[in-house]
Amino acid sequence: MKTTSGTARFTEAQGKAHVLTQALPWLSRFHGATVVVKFGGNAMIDEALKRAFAQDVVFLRYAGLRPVVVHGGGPQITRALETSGIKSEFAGGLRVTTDEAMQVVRMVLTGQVQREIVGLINEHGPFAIGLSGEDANSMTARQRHALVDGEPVDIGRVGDVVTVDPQLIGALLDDGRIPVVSSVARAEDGGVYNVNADTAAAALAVGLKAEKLVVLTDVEGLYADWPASDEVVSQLDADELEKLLPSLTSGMVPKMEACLRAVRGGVGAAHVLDGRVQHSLLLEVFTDEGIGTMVVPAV
Ligand SMILES: Nc1ncnc2c1ncn2[C@@H]1O[C@H](COP(=O)(O)OP(=O)(O)O)[C@@H](O)[C@H]1O
Ligand SMILES: CC(=O)N[C@@H](CCC(=O)OP(=O)(O)O)C(=O)O
Repeated sequence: MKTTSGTARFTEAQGKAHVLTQALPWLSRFHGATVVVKFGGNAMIDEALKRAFAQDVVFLRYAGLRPVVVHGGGPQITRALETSGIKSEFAGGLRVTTDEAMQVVRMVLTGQVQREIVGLINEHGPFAIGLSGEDANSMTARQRHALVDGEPVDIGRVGDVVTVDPQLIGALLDDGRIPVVSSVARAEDGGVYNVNADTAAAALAVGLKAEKLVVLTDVEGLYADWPASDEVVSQLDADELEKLLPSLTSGMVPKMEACLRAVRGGVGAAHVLDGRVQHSLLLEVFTDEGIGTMVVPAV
């Protein structure tokens, strides 16, 4: 026989009820809304976090939202390139991608990272379907240069998304599925391009008319004075972000450019959250406490 205090159980149950009722306005507000969630390679640091991420995405789906996952895999690509003895470097936050490196990028993103996320989500039911921009030409890209000290630099097979065809992903969402998209895009010349996953997520969020873009990474948000201080910018609008962009460095450049592109393209808000915190996605969508950095359209 097990016994507990009735009062203690009641208090604990009331706490849970409070959390659920706090979610009610957000459940109502986001019912039927498309939310693009970018899961960064640096946020995929351990099994528990990956499983918690999969749970959160499935939770969103059961709560009536239409989640689309766009995943990264930068550290995983770097490791695979090292194993293959292929030199790997970044310029302006983007990977310099030779034709040889492109084959590795595509294999790691679509063949490894995407498969793993699909598997974790599908432990909860037949939801996830993996694809890349190549599938049904969902994303086409054109070569882009990196900006280094204000000068454009040729970084090989790196693309920027020029068109998004929302038909395939829209049909999957209508069918109750969770698309898991790798950031490889169809090139207009028939080949493929390596697209930064933040860029791909923003382009898809705009193309799918998403309500929100949520970017999960390995920092708490945008630090105001990185690396000198860990004070996080909690909210800024598109005009403020545009002014700040030239001062940003490394991985934050494509990430904040993506947030700007999303809100300028009609997405209601873009968030950068700490993916190392379990369930940060649920906290952002369903609680009153804003976490991380939120970018909103200019007033
Ligand atoms: N102002 C800043 N605020 C926060 N992080 C910054 C800033 N500037 C540069 N960074 C770097 O950007 C990294 C996140 O980008 P990235 O490594 O590309 O992550 P992901 O794999 O999630 O896309 C952080 O770990 C940090 O090292
Ligand atoms: C052009 C470019 O830089 N592409 C990225 C694509 C993966 C990515 O963006 O992964 P994260 O989100 O984990 O950084 C790369 O090759 O690393």
